[in-house]
Amino acid sequence: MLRLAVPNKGALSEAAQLMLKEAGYRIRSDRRELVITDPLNDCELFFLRPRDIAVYVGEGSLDAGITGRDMLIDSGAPVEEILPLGFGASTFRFAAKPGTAAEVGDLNGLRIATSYAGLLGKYLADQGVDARVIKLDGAVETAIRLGVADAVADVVETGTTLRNMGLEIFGDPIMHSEGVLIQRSGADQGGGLAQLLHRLKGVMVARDYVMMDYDIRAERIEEAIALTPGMEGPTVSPLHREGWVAVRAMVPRKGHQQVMDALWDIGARAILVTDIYAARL
Ligand SMILES: Nc1ncnc2c1ncn2[C@@H]1O[C@H](COP(=O)(O)OP(=O)(O)OP(=O)(O)O)[C@@H](O)[C@H]1O
Ligand SMILES: O=P(O)(O)OC[C@H]1O[C@H](OP(=O)(O)OP(=O)(O)O)[C@H](O)[C@@H]1O
Ligand SMILES: [Mg+2]
Repeated sequence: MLRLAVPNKGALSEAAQLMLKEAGYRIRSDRRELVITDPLNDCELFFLRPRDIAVYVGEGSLDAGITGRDMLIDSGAPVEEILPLGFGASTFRFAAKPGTAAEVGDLNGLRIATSYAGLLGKYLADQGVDARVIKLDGAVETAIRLGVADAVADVVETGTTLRNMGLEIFGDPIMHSEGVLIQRSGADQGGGLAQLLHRLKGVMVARDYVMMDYDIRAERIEEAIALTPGMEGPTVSPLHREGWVAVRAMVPRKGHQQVMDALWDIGARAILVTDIYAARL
């Protein structure tokens, strides 16, 4: 049986559950359920704090989990990222009152508040910066206003929280994060985990691609294929119309309108785009 950890709250929780649902797994119907079984998929889902997930997986108590890349690094647990999931994107950055610092080197001797002390500590050591790390649980931006810290290192998504506190980002991004699937470092991928991986990749394909169908004169097929090469080559079938063929190909969702324009310009007609409900490649 596959034992999987899922964030029970926070920025990654909804998106992680939606993705599992689209991959055909059972999800909980009540926020107070902490463990559910999914007999159809021979799987047990554990709803845990995202910060704790790398710890459980690193201890080997659970086979896999969904968490943030930043939390994985912060935990220092013996876990590895096996699949980036394309949601929950954020950057981890320094910020302070304007004029405090322009780059990471200016942090020598200053106090930096963060809830990611492990991640920050590693980064400062790598950069050879000697600063004092003040570990807080959350809302770290307030620490500057209250005189507890000179700078913060925190998750930034839109930057609204920082702006509201009159703080400015400085220095290079410490890291780019997103939701990731993790396993214990070097562990064997059993059948259940291999199936989960395969299905999650399918969900991402279904989200990132559309199916495009169109008709075109047979003599323009090479130009058309150059525009819609598909995954392993498009399907080309005869049309019940002399000199025409029907083409079906997967096309990246991003930019598909431009592809439709270009197809139209080379004479394609009846160009139809449909969502992909599920995929397994
Ligand atoms: N706008 C956002 N705010 C916070 N975290 C975000 C955001 N967008 C994505 N994330 C990601 O979500 C994860 C943080 O999740 P969460 O907010 O549940 O943690 P937390 O803030 O430590 O928990 P809590 O709010 O319960 O203290 C990180 O991996 C982070 O990169
Ligand atoms: O760039 P933004 O879009 O403003 O998002 C980033 C903010 O969101 C997170 O806080 P969260 O709501 O998780 O509260 P917390 O600090 O108590 O964890 C994070 O710690 C930042 O404060
Ligand atoms: Mg939070």
